[in-house]
Amino acid sequence: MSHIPALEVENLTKKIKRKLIIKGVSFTLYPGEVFGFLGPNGAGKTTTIRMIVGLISPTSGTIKIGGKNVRTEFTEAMRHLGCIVENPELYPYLTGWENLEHFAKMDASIPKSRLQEVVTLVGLTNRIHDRVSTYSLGMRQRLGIAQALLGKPKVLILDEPTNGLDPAGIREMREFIRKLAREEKLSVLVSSHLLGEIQLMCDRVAIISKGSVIRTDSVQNLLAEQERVIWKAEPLSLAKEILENETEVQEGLDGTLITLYNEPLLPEWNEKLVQAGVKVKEMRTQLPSLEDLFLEVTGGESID
Ligand SMILES: Nc1ncnc2c1ncn2[C@@H]1O[C@H](COP(=O)(O)OP(=O)(O)OP(=O)(O)O)[C@@H](O)[C@H]1O
Repeated sequence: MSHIPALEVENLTKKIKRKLIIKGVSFTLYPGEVFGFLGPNGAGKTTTIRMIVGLISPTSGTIKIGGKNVRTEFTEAMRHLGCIVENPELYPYLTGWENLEHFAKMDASIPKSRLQEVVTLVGLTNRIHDRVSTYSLGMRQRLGIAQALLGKPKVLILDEPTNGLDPAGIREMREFIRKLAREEKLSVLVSSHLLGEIQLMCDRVAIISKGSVIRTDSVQNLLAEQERVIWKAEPLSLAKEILENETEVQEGLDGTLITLYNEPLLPEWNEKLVQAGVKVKEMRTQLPSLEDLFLEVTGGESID
């Protein structure tokens, strides 16, 4: 992975009607990575994205796209950006191809050959000469992405890209986004309030809550940090008593005990149990769901 950032957001704030909605958000996207912007409804994802794409201006802070400052080098910055913020604007009575031709006409720097390239990229070759009114929602989304890719951007921004898609459509979109990042070296910023989706699609994630980014890390690191150990032991109450002297213990619903994963101390805990006459029948590690993790890092704010 190259380390020249494709998108840099630094200390971004936004005040709306004297209220601070975005409170100093920073994050960086590198080429070829899918970056998740995760937070519950109202956390500030859309407002942040609207500033990045230049629809509203920040109160303070800096945004650079492909190294170009959105405030001072707007046109150059936008040249590196493709985005679909709300639904893609498409003409239903034109074919997919005619839609692309229409948008390509608005930008003289797009060569005719690029149309076929983006159609292939989004996998719409077989249906591109059909009217958009006959397309499924997933196909419309992909045509929208094809349009966003016409100018060969470095960064693609997708606000809740799987909204409204059925499970098969969601899976297809997820794989498609990963493929774009890999094959085109495109950085993709995906906003979502769906944890499972971010987990499966993104390399890294920023967790946003009440206008602030509270954590940024790889999905893997975030999960590993909260790894738990599940204990099956008899008698359970004695095992609980002994473990509680060492660490925080929760009782599982199925007669198990749950502690956080603490590798260097695990054999010691196990030995203490055995010495006290507890039979340790099973000891296994488990990754938390991203949902548990979210509750943990936000200190209890849930996500739908
Ligand atoms: N124009 C506005 N006037 C007043 N408040 C606003 C305005 N725009 C956004 N907000 C408030 O800012 C907060 C963040 O909204 P935003 O839409 O960015 O959140 P979000 O994370 O994208 O959630 P959603 O997924 O629901 O869009 C919300 O509390 C919202 O009510």
